Amino acid sequence: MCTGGVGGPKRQAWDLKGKFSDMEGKVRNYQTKVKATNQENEALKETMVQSQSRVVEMEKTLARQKSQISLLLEYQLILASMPYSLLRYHRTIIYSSKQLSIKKLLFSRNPIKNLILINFFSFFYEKKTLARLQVTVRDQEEEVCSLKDTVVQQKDELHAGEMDRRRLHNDIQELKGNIRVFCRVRPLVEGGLSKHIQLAASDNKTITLAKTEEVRILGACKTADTQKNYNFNFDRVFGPQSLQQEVFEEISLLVQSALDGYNVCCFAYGQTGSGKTYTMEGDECDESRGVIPRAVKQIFRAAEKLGAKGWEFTFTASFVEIYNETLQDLLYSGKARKGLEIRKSTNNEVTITNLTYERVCNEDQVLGLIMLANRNRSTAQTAQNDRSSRSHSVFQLDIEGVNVGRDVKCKSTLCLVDLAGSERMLKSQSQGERFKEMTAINGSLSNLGIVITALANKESHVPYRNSKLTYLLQGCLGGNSKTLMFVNIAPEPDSFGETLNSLRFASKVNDCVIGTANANRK
Ligand SMILES: Nc1ncnc2c1ncn2[C@@H]1O[C@H](COP(=O)(O)OP(=O)(O)OP(=O)(O)O)[C@@H](O)[C@H]1O
Repeated sequence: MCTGGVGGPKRQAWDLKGKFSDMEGKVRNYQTKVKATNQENEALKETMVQSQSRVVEMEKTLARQKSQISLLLEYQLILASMPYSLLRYHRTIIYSSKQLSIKKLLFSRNPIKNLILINFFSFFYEKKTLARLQVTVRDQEEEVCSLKDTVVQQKDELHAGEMDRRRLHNDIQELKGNIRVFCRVRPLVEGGLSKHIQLAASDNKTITLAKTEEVRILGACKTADTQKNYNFNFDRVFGPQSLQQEVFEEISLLVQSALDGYNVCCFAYGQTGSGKTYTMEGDECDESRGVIPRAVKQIFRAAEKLGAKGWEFTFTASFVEIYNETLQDLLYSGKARKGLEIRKSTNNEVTITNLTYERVCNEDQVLGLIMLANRNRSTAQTAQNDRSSRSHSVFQLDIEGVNVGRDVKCKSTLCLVDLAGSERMLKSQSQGERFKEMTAINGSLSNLGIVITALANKESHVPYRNSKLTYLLQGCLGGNSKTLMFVNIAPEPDSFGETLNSLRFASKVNDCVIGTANANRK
């Protein structure tokens, strides 16, 4: 029998039923195949979806890894660029965190024991820090000690230098002489130069007074002019053009001696109107200030500088007027003070009872006192016409210095005196009060000359007590002091006689050599 199925015998043309059945078989076959293919297809689709999601995931992982790698690379770069110390610091942090974890672990196991352990660690650490600090402190203490030694050494050197300076300064002063005389010629009121006063152009130590006299020529009825010269030499002669500053420069070294423990006395001698007050006090205007304000300024400035070398000074000022052999306190503004007496203590210190002794700390205070003294002096002057010309004014600054560190003390007095006019009045012209004044002035001024001469001749008795002036100046004249005299001269021709007298007096003083001064130092 013939079948039309697959692989079966070929059907007969008429066998339609067989053929149909074969066809149905074939369709079923195909359907089964399609079904299997579809199933396979579905499985493949699922596999593809799974693969795709795996691809996505893998891509994500890759991206993550890529970013991690780039992060690592960056980190590596940073690490490489980090300085070594930072790296060490980093390691320390790691080490510390490790230590911390160990401590935490220990602590979690036995809190009390480990608390002790932690304390021990911090104690150990602090002990180490302390030891380090102690070493630093010791080093610094050693450094401070050596610096202190240097300071002490430098202070010693400074003190030795200061003592050397004082000694040399004194040597210079001694070479110049303990009594020096400066001559100062006042300018003419109308200006120009006086013919009878000649100053040597070559040096500034000589002054010549020239007198022209008419003499009758013997045997003839003629007269002729002859010139008589009087020559004088002094330590320094200041002409009419000399400035206050120039004059002070010459005596500033002497003023310095007062701070070094030497008594210093500076007085101006000359006839009325010759420039004594101008030289000693000067005018208000700065460049016209005289010796007293300049000396005061110098003293306070120098004292301040010596302060850096361990010296401390105390200053006491007084201002006295001697008129008709009576003392007046110029720092007292009330009615004339009574009971002013000169006293000499056992240690040869001269003081005045009832006198105002004013403690002063600076230049301005002293200048204030000088102004007060001038006011008080002019009040007295109005009462007695032109009294200031006929009285001596004595400004004294007592100086006491102490250098505690060196156990050295010094004591001295700076004495600045504007003397009364030295002119001699004709006895016939002076009567009553004037005669009394004249006698007092002449007496005290001539006694000043006598005292200086007695000191120069080293006489056993020096008549200090013969006048109030010399009694008061006793401490500042003589062996233990340095003295400077200004002889002021008026240039007018009619003052010739007085000028000659003044120069003769000054010349006598200039010839005196007073013994070596010793500093009042303990
Ligand atoms: N070197 C000088 N340069 C300029 N003027 C001067 C100089 N010396 C003195 N005089 C002036 O001369 C005048 C008299 O001087 P001063 O009063 O100082 O004299 P004196 O000697 O002190 O007089 P007295 O004895 O009356 O006090 C004053 O007007 C003063 O200013």
